[in-house]
Amino acid sequence: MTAEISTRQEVLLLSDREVKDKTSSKTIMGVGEKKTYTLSYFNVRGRAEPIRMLFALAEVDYTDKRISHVDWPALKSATPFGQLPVLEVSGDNMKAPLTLSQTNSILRYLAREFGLDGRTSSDKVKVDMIVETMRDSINPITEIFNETDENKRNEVLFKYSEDLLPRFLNYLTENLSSEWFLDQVSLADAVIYVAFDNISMFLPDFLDRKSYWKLREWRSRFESHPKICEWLSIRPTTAY
Ligand SMILES: N[C@@H](CCC(=O)N[C@@H](CS)C(=O)NCC(=O)O)C(=O)O
Repeated sequence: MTAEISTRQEVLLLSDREVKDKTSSKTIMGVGEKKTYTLSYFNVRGRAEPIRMLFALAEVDYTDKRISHVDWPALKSATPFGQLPVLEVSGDNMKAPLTLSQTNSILRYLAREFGLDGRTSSDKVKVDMIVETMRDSINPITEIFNETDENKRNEVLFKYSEDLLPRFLNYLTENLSSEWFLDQVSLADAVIYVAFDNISMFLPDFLDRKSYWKLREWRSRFESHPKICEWLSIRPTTAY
């Protein structure tokens, strides 16, 4: 399928579509093309959950493939970096199917495809900041999760709750727009929601602090978003 587009800016925004002639006729391939998405991850929320939330927000169908730990060793070498999540994308008009690895790359790709990455350049970089801060905040959580020595575990948890976490939550409190993180729902909201889920797992009362009332309101609003509300009601119940 082809389509005529009018400005250079639009060409740049139309991600992943084959541009035939960027300078003159600006005919692009693949507009309106139906893509097929398969997301592979373990049967937990983990790193895949913000990706699943993007599909929910965009109301785009995908296969939510859940790999068992028993099957994983046989599948590992077929993935780009021996890790999950992996997103496979194919479509009639794509030159070749894509096999994508790295959570944040997948998140950014889908957010761009679905128009959930912010409207302006300033909004896009704010979304990026949230995505990167989330990565930093997941690392200590993973460490806490895997640490068997209780003293070491408490040490990491204490440092996390006294330093990185308050900074992150204060930044959010100061930067939330009236309804969402930006003036429209975006990848940032999905990522923040999953971060709060993780925080609540280890520090169940942390967000109850008086100064975080704005964040609690935001969380309830996000949970009430019709597409998120539906996803939360149908998603498989898993340990984390
Ligand atoms: N930087 C990667 C890390 C991915 C990662 O650590 N995946 C874990 C699951 S959360 C995994 O695949 N573990 C199994 C293995 O390494 O064999 C990303 O963000 O996607």
